[in-house]
Amino acid sequence: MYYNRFRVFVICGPSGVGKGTIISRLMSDYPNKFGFSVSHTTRPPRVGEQNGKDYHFVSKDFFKGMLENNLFLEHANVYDKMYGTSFEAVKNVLDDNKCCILDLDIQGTKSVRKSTLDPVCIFIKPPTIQSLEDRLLARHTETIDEIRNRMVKAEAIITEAEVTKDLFDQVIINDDLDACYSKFVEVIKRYQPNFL
Ligand SMILES: Nc1ncnc2c1ncn2[C@@H]1O[C@H](COP(=O)(O)OP(=O)(O)OP(=O)(O)O)[C@@H](O)[C@H]1O
Repeated sequence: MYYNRFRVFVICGPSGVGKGTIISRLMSDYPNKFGFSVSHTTRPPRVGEQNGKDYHFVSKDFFKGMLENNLFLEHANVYDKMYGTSFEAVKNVLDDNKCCILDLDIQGTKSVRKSTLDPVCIFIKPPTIQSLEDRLLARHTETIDEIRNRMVKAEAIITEAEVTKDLFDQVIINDDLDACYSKFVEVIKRYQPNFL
């Protein structure tokens, strides 16, 4: 749909695995190279999150209106809250001559894989399920019940990623953050040569 020489990179993985941390670091190391497609969500902002920068925080009715008008490239209902990537959000990044980073769940990754965007899909895996729980507990952004719910989903996501291997161009284990980040940058260099 949008043809230019900049690629779309999808980062997928269970909640708490470090996707946001990796993206923030990438944006900070290469400020003018990447654009983070700003998703719409009906979940409330976390402390420090900015509307229009981290997410477009919208009401359920507004989100439904966008759905009815087919404005989403992909959308999902996660923990009872709606999330979606609009076509416009991706187009804005590519039109700005930047690679586009999308932080998506498995369903979203499948939708984008089926699209004409020809994405590079990267799965971030925790070294162990326990480490994932420890990270979420240390982040202090969810209740214990929410964390339990995320742990159940995490196991399902990791299994699904293993059985749908072709969905991902690369799987990276986030054990040591620096090592994981370096591998992530290497993958970008491989798929977008002479870029970084
Ligand atoms: N390799 C690592 N070792 C230890 N802690 C880590 C590592 N990578 C990230 N973290 C920490 O784990 C927590 C979760 O990371 P982050 O918020 O980036 O996860 P996420 O995948 O974006 O989660 P969500 O999908 O829920 O937004 C953060 O507090 C982060 O600092």
